[in-house]
Amino acid sequence: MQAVRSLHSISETVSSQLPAGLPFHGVLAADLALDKSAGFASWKKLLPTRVDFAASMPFTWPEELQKLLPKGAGEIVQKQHAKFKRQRGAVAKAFPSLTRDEYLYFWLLVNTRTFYLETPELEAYPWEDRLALLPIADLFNHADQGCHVAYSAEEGYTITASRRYEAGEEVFASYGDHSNDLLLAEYGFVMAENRWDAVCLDEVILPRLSQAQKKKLESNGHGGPYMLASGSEPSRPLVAVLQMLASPGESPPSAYVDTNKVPKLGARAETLLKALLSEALETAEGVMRKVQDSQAGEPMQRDMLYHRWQQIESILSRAIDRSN
Ligand SMILES: C[S@@+](CC[C@H](N)C(=O)[O-])C[C@H]1O[C@@H](n2cnc3c(N)ncnc32)[C@H](O)[C@@H]1O
Repeated sequence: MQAVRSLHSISETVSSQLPAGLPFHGVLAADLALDKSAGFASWKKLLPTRVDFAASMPFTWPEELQKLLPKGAGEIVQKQHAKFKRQRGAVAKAFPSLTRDEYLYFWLLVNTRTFYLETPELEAYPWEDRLALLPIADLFNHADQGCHVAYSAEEGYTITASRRYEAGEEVFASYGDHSNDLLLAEYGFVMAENRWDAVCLDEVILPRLSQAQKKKLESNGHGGPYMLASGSEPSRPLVAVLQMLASPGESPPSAYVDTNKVPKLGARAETLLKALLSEALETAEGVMRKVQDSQAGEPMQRDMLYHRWQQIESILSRAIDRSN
């Protein structure tokens, strides 16, 4: 299978009118938006509609709902807005007749459907410019353990199954080891079961840290974000920050010393973790009430947002139960 749209194959008539240095995401979206060829028209029939994106992609939700996203998802969406604004500005100057909504549709297509392309020529470019669109291959939905997608110059893309599939069973690809916050912000869905799901505890941890403590944690590679993985023990950065907060006089926390295994939390840090989890749970429940009371956007958007908070509530509650 060969990539059909990449930096190698982009239309000269489009790219030559755009400023050098415009990220490829923006160029590819313009190329697609301006493509009126019959070949592309038949591919377009398989693509999601603008209405699909409006329902699912937080980027298109009203600001009031975006502000109620969990931190991990909200930060991604904010970055998307900044990126889109810059790229759309450059494209609008070159192609003033292309409306914002039209361009946005293709920009979101690129966001949700591209693969990485690793040709030797593209190695000189940053990762975000090594994108390719592959019709048909882009029909794979994601699973936390799905087929592995790889590229080589000799064979093009290969998609390798990690297990046996029965006839009629859906074959999934893995888009990466992504949490549901990332899947929601970048792809517009969350999974019911996701081994990579995690909750960010920054909002309850960062306000407790002094500047000096933040610096010290950063210099030891434990600067956060402080993620609590669904169903597993606290990660090394989380252990380090909890030990520092629980025993500020103790230096250095044991999480810094033995780098071979994640150290035990210790009694004081355990107690602190429990208090922080309860605080995070209270915050989550407060946001859920706000989502329920909100009239902003479409019911489907609010349902999706509420559902994501329910998952966070459940991860936090399970962690509290484990710590009891
Ligand atoms: C590369 S496309 C996959 C094909 C897509 N389902 C289609 O029919 O065009 C990525 C999009 O598919 C959807 N998707 C992928 N995996 C999913 C999953 N496990 N559950 C729900 N939607 C999924 C999301 O809308 C995502 O933005």
